Amino acid sequence: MSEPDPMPVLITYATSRGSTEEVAERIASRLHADGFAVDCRPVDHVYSVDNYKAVIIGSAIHHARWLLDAERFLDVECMGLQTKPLWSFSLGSASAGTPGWIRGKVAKREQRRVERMIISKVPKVREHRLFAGKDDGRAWSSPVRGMYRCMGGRFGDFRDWDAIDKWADAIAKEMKAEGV
Ligand SMILES: Cc1cc2nc3c(=O)[nH]c(=O)nc-3n(C[C@H](O)[C@H](O)[C@H](O)COP(=O)(O)O)c2cc1C
Repeated sequence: MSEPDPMPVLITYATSRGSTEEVAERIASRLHADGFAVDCRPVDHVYSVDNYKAVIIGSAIHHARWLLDAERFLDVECMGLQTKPLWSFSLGSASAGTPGWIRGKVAKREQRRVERMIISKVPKVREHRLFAGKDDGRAWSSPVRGMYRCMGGRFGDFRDWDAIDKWADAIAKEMKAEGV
């Protein structure tokens, strides 16, 4: 008789333009290569966290907040999430694309705000990591783009895949050490 599948790790995400999904998939493939069963899907395709042994959730940041679907997921699943190892991440371009003279301040404020929101819903979350995202500027009108550039702002793909891989590897190491 074959062994039952081990409980997978859930990697779930909210995205509007796909870059957070690509990061979630990268984390999932990294964990899979490390021997974990994984399930990677958008937050609105997760029916319950009960069948997962650990959860990693990520969201794009829009207007200094997580996307609504991701916040709603934390609200709905907060009881289940309290009983599992939970890591969280955000993708935002402020930390890389915002004009240099305000970049650090804006990114720090945004990170604190998102962390406060997550902790208020799931106090036992282990970590929140802010990664630089991807913003090609297409969501903004041409005058807004021009003004942003004049102020020193940049558009582009700022994702640091090395940092993302390292974070996934650290989570895998932590889970192995704890026998998750
Ligand atoms: C309408 C809009 C608002 C945004 N607001 C922010 C923001 O407040 N802070 C930030 O760091 N990035 C912001 N961004 C950048 C995105 O969060 C970032 O590019 C992210 O990688 C997008 O993820 P997605 O491709 O999964 O939707 C915004 C992007 C858009 C299109």
